[in-house]
Amino acid sequence: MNGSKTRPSHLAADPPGVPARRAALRLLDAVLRRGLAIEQALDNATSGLAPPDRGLAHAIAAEVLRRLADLDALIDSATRNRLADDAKARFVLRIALVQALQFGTPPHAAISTALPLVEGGPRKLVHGVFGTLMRQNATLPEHASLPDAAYMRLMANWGEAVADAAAVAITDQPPLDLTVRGESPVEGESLLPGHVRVRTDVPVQQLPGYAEGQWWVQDLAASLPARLIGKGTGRALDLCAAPGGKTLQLAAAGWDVTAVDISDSRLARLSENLDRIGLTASVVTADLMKWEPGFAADAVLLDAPCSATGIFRRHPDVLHRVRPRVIAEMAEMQAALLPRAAKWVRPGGLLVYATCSLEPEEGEAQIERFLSAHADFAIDRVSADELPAGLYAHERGWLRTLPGMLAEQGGLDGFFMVRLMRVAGDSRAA
Ligand SMILES: C[S@@+](CC[C@H](N)C(=O)[O-])C[C@H]1O[C@@H](n2cnc3c(N)ncnc32)[C@H](O)[C@@H]1O
Repeated sequence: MNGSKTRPSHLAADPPGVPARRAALRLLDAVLRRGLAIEQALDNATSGLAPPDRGLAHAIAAEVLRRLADLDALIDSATRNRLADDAKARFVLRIALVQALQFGTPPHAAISTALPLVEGGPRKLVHGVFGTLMRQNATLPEHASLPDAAYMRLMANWGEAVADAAAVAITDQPPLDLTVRGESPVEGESLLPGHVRVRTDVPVQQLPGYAEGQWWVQDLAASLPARLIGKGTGRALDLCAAPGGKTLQLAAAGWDVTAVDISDSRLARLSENLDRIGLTASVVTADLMKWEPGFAADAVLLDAPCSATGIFRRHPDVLHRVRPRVIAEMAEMQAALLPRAAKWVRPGGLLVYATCSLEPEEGEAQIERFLSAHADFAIDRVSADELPAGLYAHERGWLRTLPGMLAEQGGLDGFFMVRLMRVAGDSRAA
């Protein structure tokens, strides 16, 4: 890249190391003050940065979000007058402290690359608080503390043990799960056929078999909904399909897949993934609230848009920005999408509904309401032999994965999934 041509003016005056921290500050501002997801803010916040600096900015912001409550407790312990939650000085201290305490960055480098971000603000105060904490050999607790609202919601829905397990789970980077076609070229622990769990810092593109398309990255829990559909040669609809982990599974299982999503950019990634793995599917950009398939499918997978609170280990921003209003909006969207997906299933066909959410409003409650209005659908129970050892279906026949499950093997994302069968009636597909 020609740096001088593309370098945005706001980076021009920054000494080396500062632009990545400035980008981290913008990411944190986007999540904590504007309620955006890190992924949504990433391109804007890191524009003009080389990939390593972009990666560093992302890593700093994500680690601050994992450790926010604990970093703030340290900052508060060293300030006479409490800094406002949204004070620039607090943001800058979080950025400097997380590097010194979590990344092993030498303290002088952590503070000298962060101080320019204070700009017209209280540089002396930031420098003083940081210095005090370093002299005290401040450390973060072994396990992260979750934001209060997230902890309370987990407690109310699933109990204290699950809420505490979530705090443990967010402390460390989760392992890398691969869904593998054939023999795995990567060594690791396999918790199900076609699954390998790897603990590595090597970028995924450099792991053996990536270029050859022998596997793709997919959390173990995220791989279960398509497994519930299993192998088949008929027509499958993958609804809300992008970036396509489940499309790949369905295509690899033999289905003639139509993958539909509203997002062009996410579908571009889906098509790249199909190409890399050497699989095919019909790819459709459409709003499922308007689109009609024109055929009755043998199997439909609806991986509905959701609050994504179940993937907090890799996306810690969800714990800070998902509020009851977001959950209610998502639940409303799911309640509109589910009956549409259902009418595209042929009699005797399967419908799998899944969300990567820990909120019962987006899982159990959706299905109870759907079943009370759709007598032609019944739950087809998930059986133990479809699941990794140690996971069990709920007595109602669906699967709920939660923090703390399979903890000794490295855990898994929080998901809700259910397999329904259309037992009677006509498909009203156009
Ligand atoms: C949970 S993600 C899907 C993940 C995907 N199934 C996978 O395994 O890679 C939800 C998807 O729903 C899509 N979406 C949201 N609203 C939609 C709508 N009205 N019509 C079609 N797709 C929609 C989003 O673009 C997003 O890609």
